This record gives sequence, structure tokens and C-alpha cells, in this order.
Amino acid sequence: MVGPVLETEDLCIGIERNRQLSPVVRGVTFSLKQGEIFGLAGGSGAGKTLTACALSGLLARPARMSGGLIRVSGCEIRPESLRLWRGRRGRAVFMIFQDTASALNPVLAAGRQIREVLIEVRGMSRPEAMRETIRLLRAVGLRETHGNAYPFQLSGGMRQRVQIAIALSLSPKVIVADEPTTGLDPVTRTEILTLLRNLRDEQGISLIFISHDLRAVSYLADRMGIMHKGRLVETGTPAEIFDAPQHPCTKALISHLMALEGQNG
Ligand SMILES: Nc1ncnc2c1ncn2[C@@H]1O[C@H](COP(=O)(O)OP(=O)(O)OP(=O)(O)O)[C@@H](O)[C@H]1O
Repeated sequence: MVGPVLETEDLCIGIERNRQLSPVVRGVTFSLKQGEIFGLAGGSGAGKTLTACALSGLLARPARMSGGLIRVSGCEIRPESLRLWRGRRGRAVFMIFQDTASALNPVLAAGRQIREVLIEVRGMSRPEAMRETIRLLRAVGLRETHGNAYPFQLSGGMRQRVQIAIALSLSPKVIVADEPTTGLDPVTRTEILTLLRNLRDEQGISLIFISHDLRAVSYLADRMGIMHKGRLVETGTPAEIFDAPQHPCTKALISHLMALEGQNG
């Protein structure tokens, strides 16, 4: 049997304040299979983004991994071996952010940002990279001409598609998408979620999808986890979580969602 593409065991993250480490993520254990979408939901401050950053090797001071391990791409990352991980991170786990404005380079055309990754990281020749850039733009639902546009000339949804194309250009083992649809209008949000699902169905990408939007997570994920106060308090399929929530926090999130959806008709 093929093992998980990524797993964490007892992952702990702390925030350093006045030389003291306060725990903020505690004992998070989960695994992701090849071609699976795992959703991570939970309220504000639950520790979702810090977990995502740890998986992508992007934790920065004052936050640091303080315990447990992450296994990905044949690497076992522990707090004492983080340095090793930094050199390999983008190729193994790529993180997509909500804020495309800071994730994309504002002074480079979208296509060029994809092409440079292909040339510099994948070692492609220029003509090869140009062909692959066009293929990737189309794969994320953009046209070749969108490649000539600068980020500010594109809508939020289009910029998110460019970020996804850059992620695909690296062929990472896992893509971690942290609130990729927050701030987008409902139609664009659904389009981006559908794009991610199609990419999984067609290309077998493995995805960790993070959102406080329980409905979006349940729409996209094969399995999901609920984070609360730094702990992963419950995991299951969306149907299991919705039909028989166990943890009081999960129950509260679901009733809040139902109340909201009731109000909106
Ligand atoms: N750079 C930082 N400095 C100090 N505290 C931080 C820092 N980053 C995160 N924290 C704290 O760690 C906890 C977890 O934060 P995290 O951003 O992971 O939560 P989250 O679940 O992603 O929340 P949200 O949905 O609001 O983004 C919070 O209490 C937050 O205040």
C-alpha cells in the first residue's frame, strides 16, 4: 500500500515572547494521501495558518516548531532539523495565500512569473518554458493573453488562478491553500473551488485546504479536521462531521453556519 504523501505527528508550534515559548499549536496529528484533499477548518486564531506555514517550511519568528514531526517527500522534519527543510520546501510543499497582492510580484507580468519558475527551478529552456506557461495558464482557466497582464490588471480570482499556476509549475508533492477564496465574490469563490477540485480529479494533486468557511471545506474536502485553540479536535469525512459532530466546537461551528444559511435563505 502506498503511504501518505504528508503526515504530521504531534506537531507543536510555539510563539516566543520575552524568551518564553507559549504553545499555540499542540499535538496536531493527521495524514494526507496522494490525490486527497484534506480540509482544515476552525475559528479565528485556532492555529490553521501556523500549521500551514509549518508544513510549507514558512514559519517565521516569533513562531517556531517546538515539537513533533512532519514527514513529507522522504524527509522527516523535526524542530532540530528545520534548517535542512528550508532548502527543499517549495518543491515539496507549496503554499498558496489568500493575499495574492503580496504573493505575486507586482512588477512582473503574470506569464513571466510562471516562466521564471520553470526556467530557474525546473531547468527548462526558454522555448520549453514558454510552451509550458501557456499550458499552465489554460489549465487554470486563463487565456494565453492573460500572461501579458500585470497582477494589478487582473481580478482577484484571476490572480488566484495565477498563484495556482505557479504552484503547478513547481509540481510540488502537496499544495497548501490557506483561505484561497476569502475576499472573493461568491461566483468567483465557487469557480476557484471547482478549479482546485478539477485539478485534483485530473492531475491527482494532493491538497490541504484551509478555511474558516465550513461549507467551502465540506464542498471540497475528502476528509476534514476541525481546529480549536491550537488542537485538532475532530477529523472525519464532511458527511461524518456534519451528520454526527462530536466536539462542542464543531457543533457550535455547524449551528452557526446553519443559522447564517437560514438567514440568507
Ligand atoms: N507572528 C505572530 N506573533 C504572535 N502571535 C501569533 C503570530 N502568528 C500567530 N499568532 C497567534 O497564534 C495563534 C494561531 O494563529 P493562526 O494565524 O495560525 O490562526 P488561524 O486559525 O489561521 O486564524 P485565522 O483564521 O484568523 O487566520 C493566534 O492566537 C495568533 O494570535
